[in-house]
Amino acid sequence: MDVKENIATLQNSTTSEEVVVRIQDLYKSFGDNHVLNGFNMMLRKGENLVVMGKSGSGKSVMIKCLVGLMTPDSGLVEVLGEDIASLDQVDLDELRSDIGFLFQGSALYDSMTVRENLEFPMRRHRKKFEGITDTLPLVQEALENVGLAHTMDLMPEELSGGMKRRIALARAIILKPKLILYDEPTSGLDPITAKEIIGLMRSIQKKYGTSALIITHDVDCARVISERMILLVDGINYAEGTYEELVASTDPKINAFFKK
Ligand SMILES: Nc1ncnc2c1ncn2[C@@H]1O[C@H](COP(=O)(O)OP(=O)(O)OP(=O)(O)O)[C@@H](O)[C@H]1O
Repeated sequence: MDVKENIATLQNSTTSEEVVVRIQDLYKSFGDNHVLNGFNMMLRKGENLVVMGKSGSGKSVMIKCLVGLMTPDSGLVEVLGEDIASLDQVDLDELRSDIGFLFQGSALYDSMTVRENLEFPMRRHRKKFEGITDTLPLVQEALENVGLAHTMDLMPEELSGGMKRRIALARAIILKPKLILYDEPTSGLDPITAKEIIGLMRSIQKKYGTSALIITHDVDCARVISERMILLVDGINYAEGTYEELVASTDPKINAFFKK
């Protein structure tokens, strides 16, 4: 089945309540640089979907369009049932309170303790926490999920790279998001620590039933974490399938992703 048929089948067999993200015919250019040329994607409830693409292929542009940080030239972007193009800033902020982010390189605030780092998104999205005066139990729960409850009063500089990534993961889940966006969750980590992070991503998904969109270059991460992968090539979803399906392909553009 080719990509277009695959997506059509998926869209026809998926009810709107099951759809967490729907991207249809997304186009984005910067001058002559045509980055997205009709990209399509669908993420369903409880699913882990990986998008792989070489550097500069448009993965970040796609994510920015998805969270309303960038306006596409054309195309539909629907997140948690909302058409992003129709939302004002207040609605966008509210929608973002249901989305957790794990940025490349953790992105903790160096001048804040671990606890303050975790409280930051709670302060930003006060409305979601209306009535909650004591943040401690939530911070503790999030840290326990990543096995780092004892680090609450430490500063980021006192943590290893792997610990920072785990704290960033705790921060991503503190809002109890419906969707988590992972940008290169294992980059810069040694294989053992990367495996730990992948294990935590899986256990969080199991515990909270969150859906995840994962952008990665790490084929091992993609293979372990995702049920389905999309290869972003030439601005489109060039290929889509399970790891096993894609790795068995004879198409050179697909093969390029899996060469060691
Ligand atoms: N604001 C912008 N203005 C102009 N060009 C941009 C802008 N943002 C992205 N681009 C261009 O869009 C293309 C895709 O960039 P993007 O950051 O999405 O790549 P990527 O797939 O995320 O790469 P990487 O894996 O290296 O992070 C690049 O050619 C980049 O220069």
